[in-house]
Amino acid sequence: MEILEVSAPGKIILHGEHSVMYGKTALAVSLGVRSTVVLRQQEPTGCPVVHVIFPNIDLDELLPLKPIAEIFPGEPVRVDHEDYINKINNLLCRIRPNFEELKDTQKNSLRALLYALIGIFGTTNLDITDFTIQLSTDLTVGAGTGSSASFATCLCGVFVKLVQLKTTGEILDFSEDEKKLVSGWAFNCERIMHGAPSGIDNTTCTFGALVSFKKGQVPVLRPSPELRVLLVDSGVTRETSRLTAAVAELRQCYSSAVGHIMEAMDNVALTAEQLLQKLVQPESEEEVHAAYKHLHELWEMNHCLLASLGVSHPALEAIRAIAHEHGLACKLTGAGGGGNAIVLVPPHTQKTTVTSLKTTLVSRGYKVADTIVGGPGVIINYKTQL
Ligand SMILES: Nc1ncnc2c1ncn2[C@@H]1O[C@H](COP(=O)(O)OP(=O)(O)OP(=O)(O)O)[C@@H](O)[C@H]1O
Ligand SMILES: C[C@@](O)(CCO)CC(=O)[O-]
Repeated sequence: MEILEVSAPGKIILHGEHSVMYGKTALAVSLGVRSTVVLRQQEPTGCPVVHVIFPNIDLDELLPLKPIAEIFPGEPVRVDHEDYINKINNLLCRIRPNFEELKDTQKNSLRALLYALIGIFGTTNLDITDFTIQLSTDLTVGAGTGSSASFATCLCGVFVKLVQLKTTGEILDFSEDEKKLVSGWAFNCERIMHGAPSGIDNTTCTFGALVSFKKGQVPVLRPSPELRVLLVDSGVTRETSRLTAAVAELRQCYSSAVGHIMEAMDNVALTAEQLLQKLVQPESEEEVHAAYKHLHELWEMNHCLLASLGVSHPALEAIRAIAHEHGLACKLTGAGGGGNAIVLVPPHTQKTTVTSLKTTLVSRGYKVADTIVGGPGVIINYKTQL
């Protein structure tokens, strides 16, 4: 019996959330906080099942594999997303009693699982046997740190490796081509969770480090400087799809004003990209100080531009006020409306300042993670044969 374990990071968007949906540049980095999927092949039975364990969303399900395998294409095919989703929905309604009564979160995660399984494994002509799939994450679900993309990247990654194992008998590290495949399928899964994502989240969770991203273009993968960021969870849950819809509506009403705001965001992202590249191999201490001073200003500017689109939240503003009392820059990250804020901690910041900031935030009920961003994307943690 084989066990495969694959992990993928969450992400934070440094600049360009929302404007990226309209063709502007966005910058994202991978987080040190990751999701992990464990796939255990079980002894084959006459009536094979997949045991789905997604504890973060309270889901523990046994699904029969035969009806799922019946809609496997059996060969590589071009996917018609809507048609595919309809097939998966019909299938889930047939094989999972009261499927429609599950929470949206749970329904979407099951849809994404089948999408990845059918699209990646089901396009080979390999036999499917009993297995358990368990996904856990240290990310807060629905908080702007890419839990959905990290989840989807793990699922797609583990199915790509299952195919490799079954066809070659061995498991190698993810190649660049495999990562492209994983990111492409994870994007499709993201479409289930978000509707019309830009693609920045799945790209960052798959490739890691610093990603400069423009919709419809090949992402530019850059080394990331060692940025220290406090990730502050406002505790306010929200759904990315609702926030992107609200911004789209605002843009329809005020196309010129919103267009200018998006243009300004593009400029902020491009300027920050140059500064971050300088920080990868700085020439002097002065250069580091100057770059952080500018980054501080750009974070503030970017937050206020996002707030003007209506995607801030009183809790995010309260977190920002506390960060400002400590002289540090703070912006929302991801779709906003709650979720996480990010505080930039330059290397010259006094230890006592950071300690005081963290203590104050925690005393007001916010969760704080002190992180260094820019780690690896999707990786195999291990593979064993029992
Ligand atoms: N560990 C997990 N197990 C199962 N499903 C998950 C898990 N993490 C995320 N999901 C799925 O992703 C959805 C969360 O997506 P949402 O976009 O609202 O949050 P996010 O990805 O954290 O935010 P953002 O896209 O702004 O970074 C959940 O509703 C669920 O369907
Ligand atoms: C709000 C948004 O720009 C970022 C979500 O992490 C949506 C997207 O890019 O898909």
